[in-house]
Order: sequence, then structure tokens, then C-alpha cells
Amino acid sequence: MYLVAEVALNVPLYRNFDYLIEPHIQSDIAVGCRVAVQFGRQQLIGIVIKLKSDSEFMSKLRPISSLIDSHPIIDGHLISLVEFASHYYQNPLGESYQVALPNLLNKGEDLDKSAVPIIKLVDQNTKVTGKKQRQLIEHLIDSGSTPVTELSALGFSSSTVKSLLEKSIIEKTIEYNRDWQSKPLAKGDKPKLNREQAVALAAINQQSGYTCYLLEGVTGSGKTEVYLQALEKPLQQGQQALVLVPEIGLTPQTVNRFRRRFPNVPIMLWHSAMTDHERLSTWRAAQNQSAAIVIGTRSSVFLPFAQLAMIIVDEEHDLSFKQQDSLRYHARDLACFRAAKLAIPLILGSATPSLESVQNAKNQKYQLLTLTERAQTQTDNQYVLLDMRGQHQQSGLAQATLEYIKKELKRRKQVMVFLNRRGFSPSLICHECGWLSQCQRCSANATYHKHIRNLICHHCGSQEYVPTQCPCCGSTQIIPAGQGTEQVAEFLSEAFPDTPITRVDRDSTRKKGSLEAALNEINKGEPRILIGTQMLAKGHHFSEVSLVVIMDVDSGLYSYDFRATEHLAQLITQVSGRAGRSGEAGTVLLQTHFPEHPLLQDLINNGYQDFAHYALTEREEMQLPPFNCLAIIRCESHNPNDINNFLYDLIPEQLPSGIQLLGPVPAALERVAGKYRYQLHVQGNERKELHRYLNQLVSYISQSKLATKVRWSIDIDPVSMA
Ligand SMILES: Nc1ncnc2c1ncn2[C@@H]1O[C@H](COP(=O)(O)OP(=O)(O)OP(=O)(O)O)[C@@H](O)[C@H]1O
Ligand SMILES: [Zn+2]
Repeated sequence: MYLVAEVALNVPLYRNFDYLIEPHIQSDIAVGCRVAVQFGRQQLIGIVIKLKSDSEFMSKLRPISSLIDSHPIIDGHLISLVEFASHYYQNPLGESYQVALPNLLNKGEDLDKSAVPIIKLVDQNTKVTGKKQRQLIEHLIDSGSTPVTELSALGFSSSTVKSLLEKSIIEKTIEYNRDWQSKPLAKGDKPKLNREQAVALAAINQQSGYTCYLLEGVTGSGKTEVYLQALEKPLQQGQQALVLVPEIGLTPQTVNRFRRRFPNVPIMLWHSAMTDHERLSTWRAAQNQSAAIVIGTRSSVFLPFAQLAMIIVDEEHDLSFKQQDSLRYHARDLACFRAAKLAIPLILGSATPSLESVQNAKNQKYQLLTLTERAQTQTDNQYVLLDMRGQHQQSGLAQATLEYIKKELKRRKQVMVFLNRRGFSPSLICHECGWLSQCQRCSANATYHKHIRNLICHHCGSQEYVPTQCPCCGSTQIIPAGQGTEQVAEFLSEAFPDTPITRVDRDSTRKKGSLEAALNEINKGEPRILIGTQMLAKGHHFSEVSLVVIMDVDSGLYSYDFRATEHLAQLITQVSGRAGRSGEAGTVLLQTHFPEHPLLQDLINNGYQDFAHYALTEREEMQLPPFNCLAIIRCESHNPNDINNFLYDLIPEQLPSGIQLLGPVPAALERVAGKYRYQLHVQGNERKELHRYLNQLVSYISQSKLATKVRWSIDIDPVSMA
């Protein structure tokens, strides 16, 4: 008989806690149930991870206060996933469950809540007058149906929905059922695959069990089409699939494409803009199989599918798949663990795969499938390296660039200008004494946002008014230094007064539905200049863009981070992929002061694959990941002495062989929000050795008094050195 439950609690301690099982819950309690327990003076909710007949602290144990679930809420597979993640990323188990489970479950919410209704279009013909109502109808024509929980994020208010319901143009139904599993799979129109796509699909369909496929296809080569057709097999068998996408890749266009293709299959979403209730409903739908496909961002890798038969990771190189706090997991790598454990296929797709994945394909850990041709055009984009040395610039744009833009607009095309910096200018400078606007709390500039007349620190968020006089010398000549998207948009609207301009960055898309509205404007296809950051760079299919201008190439060429060149090459390739997507080849113009730089030359002449090949050779020579394994111990505190004491204490007199320590070194931003930040890099030649060493290190730290004076964290396989 089990008398003791071992419980994982969300506390920053590397251990679990034993509680007594009282007789009245003995028959119901099981591994995977939530319990409420007394911890110190607080009531906490935890997960039962083990049942035991004894405990070394038996006489001191407190009883479980209450059993929340009469059945386990997670199965053995999910438990092993969270345990693996906790172990691999050296994060306490209770904290890891906190990340893996939806908020409401962590707070003790009952799992048995009613299902989410969907709305459907039932009458396309009745005319409506309201603009929003018309937009909703258009959206439903595109998507077929949409869960009510997604509507507000799309910018549709409940009153819009209500008026259409009253006119019986749409209906609201609950489709909490698993009918889809027994019905024959309905498929919307689909194109005939080209040869390369067909080869890739055949390879995926041929095998059963676990294989990880790296689908490396140039932008626009029809990777998504391969995913869609690969999904047919599991769906036909009534099995589920998970499609992981980057945070900004989850556009309505993408989702609609899946819904149009599989009209009688329930497809649900998972992303950070959803409310807790919305997320819980997706979680439950994955579990009770009323969702066939979930399209989700990073943390959807933890969803409790009952019949998972395929995982797809789109844009597998994307940095948003790595969580940057608490449990610092990489969703792609956990997807890999999960697929192997379940013996199901995993498809990693990208035009610009991470060097890790390229290397795994070389080692035959992944099976490489390549798409070299664009699906709808035969032509490759043409690159222009624009030498910026000595060029006259206006708001960061060379005269020659403006000529290119003018030419394309005249041909009634769209032009996309990419600059990965929002705001008006990255700082203000005093023209007389050289004072620079800086954040008081960070070792960083404060960005000038002109329309709100504020200086905002993009690291700690602190804001202040723009001074009318220089705080140093009193001069009134304070001018913007450098460019952000706000400035470029302003300048271009003066330079091309007759052309509409759409700016897409985090500032311009704060309002719900505004990104959607901007994308709709762009998709109308009229001549237009688009200016934006990362948000514009990936995944979008704008058919009329014929010229892409990348303004600031140089900042990625020389950086403290050994991954900077990889990220730059990915960015250039991805951004370029937005040009020339229908019919004719597009032009990609790179403004640079280093036109002879080997990276740029290689990339534009030979493509990303070639770049990746040479970049890997370089990594191998320098013994950097993926040729060794890396972890960073980060530490921050108001007091630099405490940091020093803590980090130097970790350096032993003798290191085990195969392990190297580097540092302590200051972080790229040495101070953020008033705190100093330092790092210690731990490198291992072999994964096993590194993990053995880190285990010891973490258990040492968790006992260390010096650790209590600082904030520390450990990052395994970091994607950023910041
Ligand atoms: N075999 C095909 N025949 C005709 N059109 C196709 C084919 N495959 C894909 N397409 C079309 O080509 C366009 C690009 O395809 P898709 O979006 O699947 O490419 P992708 O590789 O996923 O693009 P990106 O890298 O930009 O995400 C889409 O409009 C798609 O419908
Ligand atoms: Zn700051």
C-alpha cells in the first residue's frame, strides 16, 4: 500500500517533497494527479510524480491537504517528457511542470469545463453594411469556421458576432466531438506536387516509426504544401498532429490554409496572445482528441495529445523556439525527444536550417530532403550589394536605393524595406558636446520614439520625456542619431508622397487586429512601400513585392556572438524570400560598407547551403557548437562583488578532462535595469561529460551560500550569447 506521495512543487529547489496519503484518498490518488499541500505557510499545488510505501522523513511528514484530480491529468509519456526536459536543462522539476502545464491547471482549475463553440458561415448572400461584419464574413469564407475564442485576437468584437448571429448569417455550434476520426478525410483543392516535393513526400510516407526529416527548401519552394500532404496519412487514420511555428509565423493566412485543406478536421491554436481559458480549451482538445491538429508556438510541444502521430516544426532555425527564462528548453529538441519516444515522424522545415540541424543531417541523424526550386517561379532573385562607402544618405537610405525604389513603384510593384530596429532613432545625440541619450539603468542607449516624444529603453522598458536641452551642456541642438523604422517610414512618405506606406513593427501593431489589417492592405497588391522589422521578414506571402531593401547588413557582420553570422545569413535569405514570389524574379538590395566580405559574397553567389557548409568548417576549427557542447551560467546582482564571489567560487583548481571554463566575463549588456550581469561559459567535448559536470555544479550551487546573494541561471545549448 502506498502511504507517501512524492510531489513536484513549483519552488526554486532541486528536489521534490514527500507528503502522507490519508486513507480517504488512497484509492483515487495516482501519479499525474494534482494535489494541494501545505508548504511552509503557503498552500501550493503540485503534481504527484511517485507513490511510495515509505519516506526517510516519515515521522515529520504532513498529509496532503486535498486531492484535486480523481484521475491523472497527464500520462506517462508527458511525465517522461517533462522529466527529461527538467534533467537536460538542469531546471527544478516543479518549476518545469509550471512551464509545461497551462496556467489554469497550475492554479488548480477543474479540468472538466465545457468545450469551446465555433462559428460558421451559413449564409453568404445576404448583404451587410458594417465594415467589421463584412470583414468577418470574408474571414469565414477564407477559413470555413473559427472557434469563438480566436475572434477577439483577430479584431472582431462580440457585438459584430452578435449582429451576424441575429441575422442568421453565421451560426454558433459546439463541435466537441471526435467524429473527424471516423469520417473519411475531406481535402480541399491541392496542387500537383513537383518532382522534388513528390520525392520528399514519398520518403516521409514510406517509413513508419521515428525518423527526423530535415526538409531544406528555398523560400517559396512549397514546404508547407509538403507538410499538408504529409498530414493526410495520420489524419486518415484518425490520428493527431502538432505543427510548431515561430511566434510571428502564426498568421491567420497560415491557419486558414490548413483549415481550407482539411475542412472537416478540427484545427486548434496555441499561442501567447490567447487567454488562459482559451489555452486550457486547446489543451483539453489535444487530450480528448477533439482537436486533430494543433498549430502552436514553442510551449505547444508540451500539449497532452492522446494520439500524436506526427510533429512538424516549421522554420526550425527560428530563435523563438528557445525559451529564455525558467526552463530554458528548445522546442525543436524536445519535439525530437517526443517523436523518438513515441516512434513517430518529425519534420523540421526551413529555407535556412540551423547549423546544428545541418550537421545532424550530415551525420545522418536526420534524413535530408531538399527542395531547390521555387514552386511558382523558375527564376532566382537577383542580389545587389550596394557599396555604402562615401555615399550620401538620407535617413539611412542611399540615393541609389531610392532610385531602385522609384523604378519599382513606377512599374506598380511593391517594395519592402527591412530594418530590424523600431523607434525613430536608436539614440539622440547633442550636436555640440556629443552627449548621447542613455538608459539610466542599463548599459544601453535609450531609443527615441518621435510620435510620443519619449525616450524608451528597449531593454528595461523605462521611459522619459525627450529633454529640450542637453543635460550636459545645455545646448538645444539635440538630434537623432541613426535610424529606426519610424524615421524611415516618415522619410519615405515625404520622398514618395503618392505611395501608401505600411509600417509593421511591434509599435505599429500593438492594437489587436492591426497586424491583420496591415497584412490585408498589403495583400490588395497595389503599389506600396512596406517597412518593417523581423515581423515582416518571415513566412509572409506577398505576391507583389518585387524589391527588398535590407538597410543595415553590417551590424551582423562583426559581433561578439559567434552565431551572429549564421543569424545574419538566415535573415538575409528569409527577407530575400519575400521578393519575386509570383512569376518574375525579384531584386534584393543589400546596403553595406563591406561589399567584399566573404560571407556576403558566398551567400549571394552560392546560397545558404554553401554558406552553411563553410560556416560549419569554421565552427569545427574553432571547436564551437555543434562540434562541442556549451552551457552558460548567468549571474546578476546590484552588487558586482557578490557576482564575483559567486562565479569565482565555481572555478575548481582542477577540471575534469574534456571540460573547459571560460570567464567570468561581462554580458554583452553589462548592466540592465540597474543590475550587473556576468557569465561563465562551460564547454564540453562530449554531451555526456558536460552533463555529468553540470549536475555536480548545479548541486554545488544549490548548497552554496554565495548563490543566495545573486540571481543565477543556467542555459544549456544557448542560442544567444547575450
Ligand atoms: N506543387 C505546387 N504547384 C503549384 N503551386 C505550389 C506547389 N507547391 C506550392 N505551391 C504554391 O507556392 C507558394 C509557396 O508555397 P509554400 O508556401 O508551401 O512554400 P514554403 O516553402 O512553405 O514558403 P516559405 O519558405 O516562404 O515559408 C504557395 O502559394 C503555394 O500554394
Ligand atoms: Zn534600461
